[in-house]
Amino acid sequence: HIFSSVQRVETLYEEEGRLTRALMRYKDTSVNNGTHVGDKVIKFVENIYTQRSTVDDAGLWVGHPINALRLILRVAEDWEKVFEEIFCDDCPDTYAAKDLQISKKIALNAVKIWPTKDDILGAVRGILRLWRIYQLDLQQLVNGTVLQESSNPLSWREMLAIARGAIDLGMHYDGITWMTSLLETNSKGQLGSDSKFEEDTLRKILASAYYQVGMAWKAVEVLEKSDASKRGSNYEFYKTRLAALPKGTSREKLQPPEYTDRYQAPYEALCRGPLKSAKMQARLKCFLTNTRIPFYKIRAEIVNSKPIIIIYHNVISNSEMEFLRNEGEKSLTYSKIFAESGQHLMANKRVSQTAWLKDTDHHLLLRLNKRISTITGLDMTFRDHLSSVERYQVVNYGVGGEYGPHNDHLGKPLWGRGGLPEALEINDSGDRIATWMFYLSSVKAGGATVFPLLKARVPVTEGSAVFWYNTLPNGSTNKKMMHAGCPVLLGTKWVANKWIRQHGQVLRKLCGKTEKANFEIDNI
Ligand SMILES: O=C(O)CCC(=O)C(=O)O
Ligand SMILES: [Fe+2]
Repeated sequence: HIFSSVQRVETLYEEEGRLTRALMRYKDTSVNNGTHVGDKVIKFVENIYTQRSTVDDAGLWVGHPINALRLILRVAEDWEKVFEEIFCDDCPDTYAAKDLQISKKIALNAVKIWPTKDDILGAVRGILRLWRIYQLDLQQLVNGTVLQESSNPLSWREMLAIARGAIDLGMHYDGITWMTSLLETNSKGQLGSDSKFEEDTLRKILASAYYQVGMAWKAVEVLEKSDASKRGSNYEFYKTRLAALPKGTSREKLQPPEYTDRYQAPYEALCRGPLKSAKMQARLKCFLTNTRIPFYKIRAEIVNSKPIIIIYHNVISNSEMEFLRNEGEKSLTYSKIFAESGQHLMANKRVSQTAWLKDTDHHLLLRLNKRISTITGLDMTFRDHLSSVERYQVVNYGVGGEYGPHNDHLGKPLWGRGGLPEALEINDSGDRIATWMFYLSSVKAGGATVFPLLKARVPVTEGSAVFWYNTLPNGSTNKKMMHAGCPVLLGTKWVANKWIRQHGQVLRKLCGKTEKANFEIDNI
């Protein structure tokens, strides 16, 4: 799915450019030849052409979540209609039509899977997530503004896609709020004149959503704003249900959904900003750390002292990052997570695409391993069996993409097989003793890596890496290391994970002296 990687959305944007140029040629030659072209097609292509010509950086443009949704909607719905009209059975098989047909094939090849309704819903879910977690102002969003970054205001259709999408996704609170806002904006006449007549339809959708959350009185109230003849067949039904409610039933206001996961609220708060007290913050420090190479020092920043979480700055060059992004892009697929059942699953909790790069396939990766080893003191040898490390996992986040709270450890016994299907080389490598994660891009807003149980927060900084231990020195898992990747608000977030396994660290990291011992960073 395209929505799960902003990089894929950017590809879609570029391919839409190809289609736009082909459709322009089609329009021009058809007009010249006197072949019929529908007014809608002419209006559509001219409109897209003007809209696209105001964009000078495609990456920045798709990094704005409203633009991403706009593009996905346009391709999944509008372009489909254009194709249906031009490639109909008895349409003339002109050269220009064939040219467009070929452009479509090339575009499809580049984006792999054409966006569908699921992509629209995925982008809608992303925008609603951003709206909730970053407490964005609804009116600003409707105006196309996210923080300081503006885009064109939402069209009537785009707002409807969000409101209706929310209801389809079972997010009634969101759906009702957006639909109400849509009706208000509409009645103020802000969304263009051709939309007015649909109001009765909107009210029916809104009423149904209210009814579904048990607010029959609101359903009735909403429909009563329509003319009696346009209230639809459900109106009477809602009225009978309302009459059947026991007297004195309290008519509460619509409530936002409650969190089912107890870590969700602290996670979201930490995504919005730092939570450590000034006193705790003052104990953290920034310094130059030694490495295993004399005189090679790295700028390090402690974000949590016990257990240790540390940021290393400028540990990967631009060309190395570019290599990881490009090489990763070639094989990005929808991210999975390990489920309790021991299977890999796709999940709303992790909206991104990932690619695995094998260290021994590229010298550059081995060079990075050396660097990480030099800094952490851990063994980073990649082997075909009993490897000390996993392959590099390159990740690109989607529209409003996040990775909800989780732990990286696998709960595997030391040097033994767990129940999970894994790559051959790490089958017997034990648990993920530590995580090293490179930030391969900057984002304009959002996307921090946060540790809700420690109130630690790592902002996305291109060229930096974050490092922590997932286990205690005695080998047991450290649940406090629960962490998450916050939703990306503006921009494209790329990271590369390097999971370091227990095997291979025997001589480097001895067991703790006490049960309670924490790992410490060497050389501090
Ligand atoms: O992207 C992030 O900030 C965190 C990613 C992460 O925790 C993971 O991929 O395991
Ligand atoms: Fe993680």
